[in-house]
Amino acid sequence: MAPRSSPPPAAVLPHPPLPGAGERWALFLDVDGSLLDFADDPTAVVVLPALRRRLAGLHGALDGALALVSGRALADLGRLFGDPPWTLVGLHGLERHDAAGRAQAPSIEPAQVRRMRRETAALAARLGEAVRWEDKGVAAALHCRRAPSLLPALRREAMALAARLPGYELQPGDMVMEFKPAGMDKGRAVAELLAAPPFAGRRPVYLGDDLTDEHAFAAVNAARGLSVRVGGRTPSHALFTLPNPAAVQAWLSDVLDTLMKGTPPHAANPGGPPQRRP
Ligand SMILES: O=P(O)(O)OC[C@H]1O[C@H](O[C@H]2O[C@H](CO)[C@@H](O)[C@H](O)[C@H]2O)[C@H](O)[C@@H](O)[C@@H]1O
Repeated sequence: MAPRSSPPPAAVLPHPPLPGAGERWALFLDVDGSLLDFADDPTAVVVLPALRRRLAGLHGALDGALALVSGRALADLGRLFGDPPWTLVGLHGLERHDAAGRAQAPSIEPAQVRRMRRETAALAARLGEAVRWEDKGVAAALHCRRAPSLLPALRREAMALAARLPGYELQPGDMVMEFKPAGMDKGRAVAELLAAPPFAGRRPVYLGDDLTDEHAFAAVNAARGLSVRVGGRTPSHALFTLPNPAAVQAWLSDVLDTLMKGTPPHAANPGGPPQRRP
């Protein structure tokens, strides 16, 4: 699904700032292409222990105001990140598991799901074995990273199929066309999270690399937050940029250091539970 408004023309974007003194951030992080480097297969991505430790540190330093906001299914996110205590948003906003353990799932007719699964799997088979069908339960993704030349055909066929599937909409992404239940996007998910603890009253900061993240950039800009595009995709609503996941990790490390400067040494425990700063 395309973002609701057109992004401004391409511009040279600055590096994002670090938190100012006394500034309270709510941090929202996209996963693939932002926190993690791409791999040919969705199951082949690697989450290094250093990244898990850094996220745990940020979760503590931000008093719990950390969320991963992904197109992956929630179960997949839990597997990759080891069932973390922070908020997880899956399927582009349709699935949610918050810090208090509350879960949210999409409601869609089982018959519509069965039809979507059957027809998307058949489309993948028709396009050849280089196209990978990713099973995401009520959603499905057709990937062509192993054969990028198939993208135009995949896009054309996926658009035609989506027009025939009730209850579903198409979410284009990086070498992928996804079918997801209609009516939700990452921008709405972020806006809803910002209305309640631990995110409410904080300045939203969102990092993402793909078309699906544009909804969240627009929502965060409307809330006077920081929108950070990872990579060079244009046009974009983002106001800042970082070149790649390695730069994201370095910047997150600086954010954590900056937040911890106000923390007494006994509370500087990156793997520990959330600690309130004085
Ligand atoms: O919102 P995200 O966290 O960025 O998730 C978007 C999709 O990411 C995954 O696909 C992408 O990463 C794969 C692994 O690197 C890569 O093979 C694929 O080409 C990319 O599109 C994931 O598999 C999807 O389910 C997510 O929706």
